[in-house]
Amino acid sequence: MTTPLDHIRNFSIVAHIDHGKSTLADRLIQLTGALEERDMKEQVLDSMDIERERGITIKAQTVRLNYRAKNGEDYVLNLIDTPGHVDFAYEVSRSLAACEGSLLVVDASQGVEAQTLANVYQAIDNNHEIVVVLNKVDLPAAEPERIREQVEEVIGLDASNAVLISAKTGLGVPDVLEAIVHQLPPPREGDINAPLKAMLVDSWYDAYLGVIVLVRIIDGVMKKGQTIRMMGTGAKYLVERTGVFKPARVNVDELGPGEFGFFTGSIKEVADTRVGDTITEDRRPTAKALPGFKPAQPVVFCGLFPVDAADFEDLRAAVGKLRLNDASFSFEMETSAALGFGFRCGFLGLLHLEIIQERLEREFNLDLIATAPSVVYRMNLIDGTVKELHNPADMPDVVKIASIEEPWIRATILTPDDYLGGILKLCQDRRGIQADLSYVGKRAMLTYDLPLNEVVFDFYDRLKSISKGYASFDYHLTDYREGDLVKMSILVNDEPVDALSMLVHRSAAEKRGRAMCEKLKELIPQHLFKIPIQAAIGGRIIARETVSALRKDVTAKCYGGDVTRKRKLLDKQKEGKKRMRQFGKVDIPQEAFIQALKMGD
Ligand SMILES: Nc1nc2c(ncn2[C@@H]2O[C@H](COP(=O)(O)OP(=O)(O)OP(=O)(O)O)[C@@H](O)[C@H]2O)c(=O)[nH]1
Repeated sequence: MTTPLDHIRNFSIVAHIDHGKSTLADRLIQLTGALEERDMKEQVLDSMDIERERGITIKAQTVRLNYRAKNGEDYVLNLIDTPGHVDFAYEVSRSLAACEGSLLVVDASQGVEAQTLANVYQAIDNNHEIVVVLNKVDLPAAEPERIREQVEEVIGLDASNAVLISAKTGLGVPDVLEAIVHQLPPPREGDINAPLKAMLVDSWYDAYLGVIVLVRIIDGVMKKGQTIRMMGTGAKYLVERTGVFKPARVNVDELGPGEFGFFTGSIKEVADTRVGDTITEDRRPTAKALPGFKPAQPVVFCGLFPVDAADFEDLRAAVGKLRLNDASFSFEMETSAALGFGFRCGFLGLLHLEIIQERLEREFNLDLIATAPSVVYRMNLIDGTVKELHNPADMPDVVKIASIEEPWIRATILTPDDYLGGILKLCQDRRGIQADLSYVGKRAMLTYDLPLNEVVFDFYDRLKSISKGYASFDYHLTDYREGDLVKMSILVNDEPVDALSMLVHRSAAEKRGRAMCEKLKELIPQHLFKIPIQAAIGGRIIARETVSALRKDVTAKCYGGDVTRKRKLLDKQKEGKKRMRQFGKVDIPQEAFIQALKMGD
């Protein structure tokens, strides 16, 4: 039996990172009895290990909660969890498009932050009703009244009904459930007798069930045995199972209008299911498809190569498997003179890159080398053609290039006043153009236009360290602008290491070249010979360092008969070697590739 529309509430929780979204979600799950106390692990929604360890939410999840309200009526509340990090803004937007309301969680000791703004504006764009939740009122530093005013002033939301809670202690959380029922609207449309019309919200690969597709039903019913059609791709599948997450997977007979749930069928790959597509019944299709979403565009690319060339096939299988689960991750084969066979991979941002690399290494047991991350440049060639450059190694001959354009972003940074000077300098050093500076209470709100190229490496780390972690940051891509960019090559022992070459602004080339050479000098171990490290633009050397020669060998101290000790040392050395890559005669450790790019200012 399906639930009547007016007893359904579909909502997401939007918040700045660490303001307590996952903790609140856990509480809501616990209060509605969806989980036994003993099953309640902290942050049940963050299911991947890496999410749990890093304390961030990557993939959007949903949970169905059954709630008996104070008025005695039974409601179905579908909580759609959204990721908080900027790299995953796309996942946020598609989750929001599938529901009618949001809880805006704001830390009552911190107030509005950059991602609070970015996320709540997205919710407003999606016509959401919004319940303001002021969290962490248990903290001595909490100032709910002040933050309530701030929410009204800065965001322009009515916060007079704001719910004051501590997600940690549970204080006030029951009021959140009542607010969901009374302040958020039920699904706006939905006709159970109309032809099936459902939105494909998400899909992922499950080792037992194959591809699981998360849907929001608009009209009609979805049930086992139906042949459904994806209106965008035209693909047809037989529905084998329908169900919901509570948060454990539970099968149900059918899904009706306004409901969230999943289905499985004989779908081979996540790529066959396009997020935002409209699903209908093949026999009795709906007349009009839903508007759909723009697919996520990778903005950062880098090469991933196995440390051991023999692992290439394993890497191929692993990236293929990951892609099954994450359609925003793209890859194509690449060969590098220095690194051999690997893949050029596209990511939504740096965090996404790190997470994928970590998953490949951890879940698939691979040793990888990641090359310098690069944004997508546009090359306007003299013959009038335009070429997109994902890899600095593929840069056309400079004489053929009329101009180069690079992507720019609009960044919003909120920071306590004390750190404003340092942050202005950072933005200025990164070729930023200030668009606005205003105040949110005692904090400065900076709006800057910046080249993405200057942000991908370590901007976020730098911002955090300058502001002791207090500044918050959010950005979106705006446009492409022409820039005076040059290709900088790095030579180790007189051989160019293509994996370390990058495009830089001419004005920053020398400084960056010097910093990279210095960093590499620290990272490349001594060898039996001297190793020059150079940075060059075209044929011109702009920086140089030298790793001096090593004299002793590791076993020199083990004279005499202690064979086991000798072997141990040699094994250890071999182990170390495994994580290195040979360039000509030089071993470069894996971490050098990323470390060399993270330099201080
Ligand atoms: N004192 C106090 N701490 C809280 C409260 N709610 C959450 N926290 C803590 O704040 C930190 C962040 O909470 P999370 O729930 O992980 O934050 P989040 O917004 O879900 O973060 P992401 O999922 O990474 O976006 C955790 O250490 C929580 O224990 C609260 O009401 N009071």
